[in-house]
Amino acid sequence: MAQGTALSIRNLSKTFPGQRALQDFHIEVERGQIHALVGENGSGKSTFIKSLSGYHEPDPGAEIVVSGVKLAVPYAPPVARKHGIAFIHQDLGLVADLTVAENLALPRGFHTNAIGGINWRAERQDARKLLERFGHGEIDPDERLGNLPLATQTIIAVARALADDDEAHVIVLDEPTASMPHAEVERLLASVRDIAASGVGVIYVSHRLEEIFQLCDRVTAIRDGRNVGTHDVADLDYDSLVELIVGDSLIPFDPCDPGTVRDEVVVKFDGLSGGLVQKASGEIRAGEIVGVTGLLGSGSDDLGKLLFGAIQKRGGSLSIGGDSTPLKSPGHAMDRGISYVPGDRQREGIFRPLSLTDNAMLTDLRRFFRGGWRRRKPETEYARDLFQKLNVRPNDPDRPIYSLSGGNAQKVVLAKWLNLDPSFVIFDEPVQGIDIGAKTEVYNVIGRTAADGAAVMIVSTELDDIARLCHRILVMREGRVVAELTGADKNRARISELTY
Ligand SMILES: Nc1ncnc2c1ncn2[C@@H]1O[C@H](COP(=O)(O)OP(=O)(O)OP(=O)(O)O)[C@@H](O)[C@H]1O
Repeated sequence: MAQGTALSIRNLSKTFPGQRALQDFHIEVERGQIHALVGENGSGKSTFIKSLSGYHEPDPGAEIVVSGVKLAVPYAPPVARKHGIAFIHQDLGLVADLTVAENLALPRGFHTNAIGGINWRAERQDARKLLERFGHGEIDPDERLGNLPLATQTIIAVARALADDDEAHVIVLDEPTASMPHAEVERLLASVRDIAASGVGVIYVSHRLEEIFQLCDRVTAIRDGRNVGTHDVADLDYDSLVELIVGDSLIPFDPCDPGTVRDEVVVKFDGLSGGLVQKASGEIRAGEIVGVTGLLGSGSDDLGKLLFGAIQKRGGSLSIGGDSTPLKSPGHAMDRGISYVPGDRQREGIFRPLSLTDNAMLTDLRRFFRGGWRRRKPETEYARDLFQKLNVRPNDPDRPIYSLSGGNAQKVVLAKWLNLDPSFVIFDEPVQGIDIGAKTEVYNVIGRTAADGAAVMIVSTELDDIARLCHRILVMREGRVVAELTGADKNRARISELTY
């Protein structure tokens, strides 16, 4: 394996109008090393990645050296690629409707035959060779990409990014497991280990701290755009890593309060089927938080969507607030006081050009309409207050949402749905991509939503968290609710055992 320093960065700063997102940031990554980059939402991780890729022009004075070669900064993205720096973003940049081989061929162009048509045999062969090189000869080049699990898609994106580089030096993975089901994560981590073992330096960005301990050799924490410490992972434990990230010891979120559960049953479903859900039964009371969990394909995601009218029911009964009229659509569900906070917020949740206030108030424009006018000032103040409660940073209601970090944009989406004072709220993976500090805030907001009298359902694979946060947990397998856990049974080991 090649030895030495793969990447060395010094004095990297980046100033946006009115905001210094990176300040004298420095990091050094050895070949073969997996180096975690951790930090709260808005700490500067994406800005670092975009500056390294050539997408952002850093402030003058930055020094970037790749395997001993000093790059002339600023540079354009193709220069980073040419020097063997590859990036895997959360949006993998693959096309779901094309086959694996087609996706692999896209960036370099297709092989053509004598009459100018595409030489599919050569494409397939190339794809097979490349996948074998990455230890994944089992992936069928003719398979449609969209049919494959996310971990496999990520592996394909990695293979593609490193394909032409006999001399790949560095690969940056930006939260590759953020929307990946737990069961798939292990496969991806194994692949990342193989890539590092081949001599590439890996920068691994993740909010999932358990992955840092499982996978990484070294870790750098970023806070307010600065490197606040680089350590061997072996020298840290969970608490010291959290302290490094947030700069303080963290106050854990409040566990569920049995006192908030009232007698009134808000949601009742019996023998309910639709999507992957088969004959599920259960109920949720006012003030109660019910967790729903299961592996990918267990039906847990679909149960949330069924109760919001986003999937139509095939059979069984569902009553919400005593009303069993079928839910025709999500709009119909909203009219009946149901909110659904989606898991995939980047795609389903935000309107990029609009301001934070517009994004948050979109579901409730009527609140500040008087006499045909939208009353901006009280609306902005109201929104600011809402963002304050969720610690949205920066709390600047007029700013366009695209200028916020991913995690902070997610908090705005949460604000939007909670603002409706719903009687029943469904949260789909509410802390996905959210940092450890914000997680506490989000969970406490969920706790308060229940304490105010709403029935709450959380679809989540964060087992320790839901064990603490929920009054009850429904475990799903093959479309059915196979167990309902309360009290001492409500723990990670028991839940895990039941999901398989
Ligand atoms: N295009 C931009 N214009 C203005 N400010 C920006 C822009 N992009 C990022 N910022 C600001 O720079 C800071 C760092 O943001 P960045 O996206 O790098 O954070 P992050 O660590 O990647 O967060 P997350 O984990 O939430 O994705 C934030 O305060 C953000 O609002």
